[in-house]
Amino acid sequence: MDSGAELFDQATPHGSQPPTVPVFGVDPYADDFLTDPYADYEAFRDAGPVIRLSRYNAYAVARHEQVQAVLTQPDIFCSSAGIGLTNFKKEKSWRTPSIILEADPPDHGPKRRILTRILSPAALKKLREEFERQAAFFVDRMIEKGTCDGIKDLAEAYPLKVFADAVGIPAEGREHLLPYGDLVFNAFGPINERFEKRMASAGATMEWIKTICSREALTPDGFGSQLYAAADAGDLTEDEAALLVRTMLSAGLDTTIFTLGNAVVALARHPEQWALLRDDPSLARAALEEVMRYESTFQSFYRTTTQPTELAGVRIEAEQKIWVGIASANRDPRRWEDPTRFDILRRASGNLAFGTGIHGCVGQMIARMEGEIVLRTLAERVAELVPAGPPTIHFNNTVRGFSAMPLTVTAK
Ligand SMILES: O=C(O)c1ccc(-n2ccnc2)cc1
Repeated sequence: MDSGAELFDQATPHGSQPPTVPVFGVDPYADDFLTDPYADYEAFRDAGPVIRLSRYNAYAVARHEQVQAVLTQPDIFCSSAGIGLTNFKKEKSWRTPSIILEADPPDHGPKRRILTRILSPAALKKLREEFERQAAFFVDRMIEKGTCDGIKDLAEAYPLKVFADAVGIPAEGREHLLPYGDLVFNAFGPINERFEKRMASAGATMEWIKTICSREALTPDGFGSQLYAAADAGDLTEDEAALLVRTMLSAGLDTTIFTLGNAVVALARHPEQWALLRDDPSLARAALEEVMRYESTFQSFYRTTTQPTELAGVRIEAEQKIWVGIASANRDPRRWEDPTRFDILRRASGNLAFGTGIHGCVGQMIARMEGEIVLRTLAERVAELVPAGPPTIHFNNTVRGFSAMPLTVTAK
């Protein structure tokens, strides 16, 4: 297939044979690209280990091997210049930069350790029973309705209840959380019209977020209060505690919501896979892992080179933005057998849906717990999960998922 790639000669001072970097003029943020990005990702991978996206003046890695290489060399491919296209060293960020996601060593480590402690296996064990009770509530309600929406009635509703409760957010005002998450994830791409449109109507949302991250707004026993306890212990300043509450609200909702939605859509569209899970609910964890490989919610983001470097024989100058294709890597045939097949029996662990290296998702255990509980509860209580219409894609620069999935659900 004509990949549309011309070749981008790199001037090499010593006259050695310059490896040519294939150039793509495609817009990976256009609606038609996002509707089905996988053929384009394949063209990116097949063109070479490093390519160039000329529309955004960025290099790009789309193969599993190079994505892994970039994410595991934070000293060369850094995060403190922002993980979107905005280079924080040259332009102001739309919000105060994250002190964990948009930070590099040595600042990054101590903050990460505080979140790791708060999100520990012991802490999650205490939440499991409530998370299971809520999953049963939402699934039973879907069964009562018979015809329902897998996104509104489950994928969105569940994390907005259990995770917002776990952080200690009051019940009122939670309608701001999805619009805020949409801004956050759009900003991990270009500051384009999609971002600007959402930003134009986000005044009240920005105000609510600022208020809700303050000490007095949070319930006494949630993750948020534990962050302020870390401030009282001198491990964080008051402002850093507020920023880490913001981190939890930025990171912990859209991601799990879209992943649950992708799971419901994939299972409804692959009835033989649904039947395997329904007949053996203990497959829930493996099924979730395969959903994250097959339809990675977090599709792509950026790193910025801190120095001239070479990647797979391609020289890259300093201060260059590198597009990191997580979802593409998770369908790379160089790493996965028959990658376009949704197969919940495959070994999907080792996929890059949660990233890898020092910035690997610090919330991946609670995300997996939410996903496994919801899929197991569906498998235990639902006999048939049948599409009652097409899903509606939600367009965002970074996360890919659905805003609606009409379903007919019958009880086991
Ligand atoms: O610190 C923040 O604001 C922040 C941190 C992490 C994420 N994230 C993205 C995907 N998984 C997590 C988003 C926002």
